[in-house]
Amino acid sequence: MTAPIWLLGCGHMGGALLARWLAEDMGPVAVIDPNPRLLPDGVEASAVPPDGRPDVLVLAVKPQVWRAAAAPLLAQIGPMTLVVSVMAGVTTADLAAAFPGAAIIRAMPNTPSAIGQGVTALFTTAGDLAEGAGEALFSAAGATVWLADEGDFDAVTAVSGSGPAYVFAFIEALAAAGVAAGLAPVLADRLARATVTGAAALAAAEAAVPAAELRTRVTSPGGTTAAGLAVLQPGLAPLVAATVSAAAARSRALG
Ligand SMILES: NC(=O)c1ccc[n+]([C@@H]2O[C@H](COP(=O)([O-])OP(=O)(O)OC[C@H]3O[C@@H](n4cnc5c(N)ncnc54)[C@H](O)[C@@H]3O)[C@@H](O)[C@H]2O)c1
Ligand code: PRO
Repeated sequence: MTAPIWLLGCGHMGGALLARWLAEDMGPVAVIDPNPRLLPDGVEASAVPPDGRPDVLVLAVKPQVWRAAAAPLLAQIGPMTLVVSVMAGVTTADLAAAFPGAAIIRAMPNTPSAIGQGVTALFTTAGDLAEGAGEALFSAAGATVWLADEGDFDAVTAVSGSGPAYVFAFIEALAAAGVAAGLAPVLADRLARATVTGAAALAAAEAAVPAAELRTRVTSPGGTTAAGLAVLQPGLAPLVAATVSAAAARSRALG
């Protein structure tokens, strides 16, 4: 008997989601990937699709290769299959054209999903049953947000899909600055990681408090933080705006 969920592409994103589905006993999952990058322990992958038909097909290959990757299993996908894409830029119209009659969900998760701390934006016009299935799949990996407008995906991808990379880049920069200020690299890395994770946890715990207020609570008038922010803040907002704009433009181009 075929597994109810097929995962096409088990790399950084597909592997993160698979880890959560296994942890939440949502399997069995058939993994289709000739060269899986992130296969959880005890799971096997196949280069070719299994026999039969899945209830759910999750597309987690790169947007540039999805049509070729999906070609071998197109005949096995029909109106009873829910097709879920996590691919940047690929629209539900593209997916509906490739999988005629199937229910389609478009989703944009992020890699903290691997530890159940992701956030996934979702969109479907396929109705309540599809929404329920999408909610179950992605709430296993963290928070979910349903979009009313598919057009929001480019900006969502640029903010929360790519966003973890911006935060990791900030950790790298903070640690490098610590080394430049005289700290040993191991100490600077430890301080930078713990500061970002601690600040993020505080922002989550104090969800009702604006981020600007949390910032003010660190900033003594005439103190060290004020001196640092006077350098950081004027450039930060335009830099982040340009960053998100470039990522959103790339999402549109991938589509
Ligand atoms: N990495 C992220 O943070 C992230 C976040 C949200 C969405 N996404 C989306 O997830 C998708 C995958 O991204 P990723 O970062 O996991 O990439 P990845 O390179 O880590 O994984 C892609 C996987 O696809 C496999 N693959 C390639 N050709 C295949 C084929 N013909 N058949 C089956 N599998 C094949 C590769 O072997 C690899 O394991 C992309 O569409 C991306 O837009 C990624
Ligand atoms: N990673 C994918 C990319 O960089 C999509 C969001 C995060 O294209």
